[in-house]
This record gives sequence, structure tokens and C-alpha cells, in this order.
Amino acid sequence: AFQHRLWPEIEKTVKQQVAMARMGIGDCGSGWQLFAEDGEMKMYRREEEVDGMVVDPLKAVHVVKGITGHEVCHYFFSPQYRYDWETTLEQMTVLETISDDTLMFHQIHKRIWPASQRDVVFWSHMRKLPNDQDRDGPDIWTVVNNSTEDPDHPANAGKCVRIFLTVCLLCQTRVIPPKDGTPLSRDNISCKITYCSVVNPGGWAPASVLRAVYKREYPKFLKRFTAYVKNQTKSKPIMY
Ligand SMILES: O=S(=O)(CCO)c1ccc(-c2ccc(C3CCCC3)c([C@@H]3C[C@@H]3c3ccccn3)c2)cc1
Repeated sequence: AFQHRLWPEIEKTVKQQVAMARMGIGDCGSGWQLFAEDGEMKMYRREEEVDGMVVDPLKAVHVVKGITGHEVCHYFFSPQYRYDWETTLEQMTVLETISDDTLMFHQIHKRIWPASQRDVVFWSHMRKLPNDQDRDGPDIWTVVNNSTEDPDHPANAGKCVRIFLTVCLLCQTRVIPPKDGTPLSRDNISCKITYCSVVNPGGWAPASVLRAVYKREYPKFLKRFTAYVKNQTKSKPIMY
């Protein structure tokens, strides 16, 4: 197939991000601190600063009943649903369709007072991965979003401060077949979701403000997004 200029970077980043997402939280010595918990959802962060800016890596793990990893990645990747679940989104543009599983986006996010408004340009790639731990287990699905440059959208040219991010959504479907051999239903499936993100806010913003934004927005985002996928899929055939 035709090699897009970004392909080597996409390959490398996906492998790297998937490997990191699969690593557990490790013991508390690993610097991950639990900062939000809601039922099956657990959110961890590491406090890190680059050039005095908060870039706290985030790792969330969640188990959601009744949906598959393919369905979670489909609704996360596909642009047509994004305004339904991404509450901080003010504008989203698909800049390039690199392939049917790889897009380039420009997004302007709502201003979060007192920080100035932010925008981001990133490529987004969705992929099914072989389940190398359990050969005949269900596949693993992932979406990786990674900031990139676009000559038509230079950073900090307009009113927005350009942010930089790397995001990995890794989903593992679990199937527990019913004892009595009846056909599988959504009651027999669940999805283990690992969401990793590192957001560099671009321009300086007070650490206390950013950490408050992260603490509020990330749990809200993951709960809202997973509830959205459950609602969208509940009366549709299971997409494995
Ligand atoms: O997973 S994605 O690729 C989904 C596609 O949309 C993605 C996730 C998060 C962001 C994002 C962009 C800007 C900001 C801030 C930084 C300073 C002021 C605005 C934030 C802060 C962390 C808070 C936040 C967290 C989660 C959701 C929305 N807001 C997050 C962008 C994309």
C-alpha cells in the first residue's frame, strides 16, 4: 500500500504506546497516584513538569459491561460521534483522511478559565492487535492520537495556544459464554479499557489550575464517553 509520510512515526508510536498501556500501574513506588475512583473506574496520575509546565501523565483503567473493545474504539475514533461525548470540544476539523483507519484532526477546545483557549493538531489511528497472551481470546483494539504539525495550521498563529498530546485507548474484550449454550448476548461481554494520556498545555498555565482541570475533566470524560458507547450500542448487534 502507498506509504504515507507519517506511516513510520505512526507504526513506532502505536507500538510504544500499546506497550506502555499494557504495563500495569505497578506498586506505588512507580510514582502513580490514584486520584479518582468511581466503581470500576480508577484514575492515576504522575506529577511531572516540563519547563515549569504541568504535563502530568494520566492512566485510567475501567471495566464496562455490555460493550466490546471494537465498539469502544469505533466511537472514540470516528469523527461523526465526537461532539456527542467530547464536552470540551468547540470545533473539530478532519484535515486529512490518511487511510480508513487513520485521520488527521484539528480541534479547538473550549476555553477553561483562567487558561487561554487551546487547540491541537493530531493524527489518530485505530488498529486491531493480536491477543498474544491468549491466542484464542478476543482481539485487542486500540486508538492512538498523537500531535503532529500541519503547514496549513501553524502553532500559535491565531488566538489559541497549541497543546501537544499523546493518547492511547487500549481495549480488551472479555466474553463469558452462558452455561446453557444459549447465544451470546451483551450480558456475557465486557470491555477492559486502559486510557493513557499526556497533555502538554503548550503555553504556561498555573499548575494548580491545570491540576484542578485534569482532576475535574478526566473522570467526567471517561464516564460520559463509556456511557455514550453503552447507550449507542445497547440495541445494536454486537460488533466484535
Ligand atoms: O483523548 S482525546 O484525543 C479525544 C479527542 O478529543 C483528547 C483528550 C483531551 C484533550 C484536552 C485538550 C485540552 C485540555 C486543556 C489543557 C489546558 C486547557 C484545556 C485538556 C484538559 C485535560 C482537560 C480535559 C481532559 C479530558 C477531556 C477534556 N479536557 C484535554 C484533547 C484531546
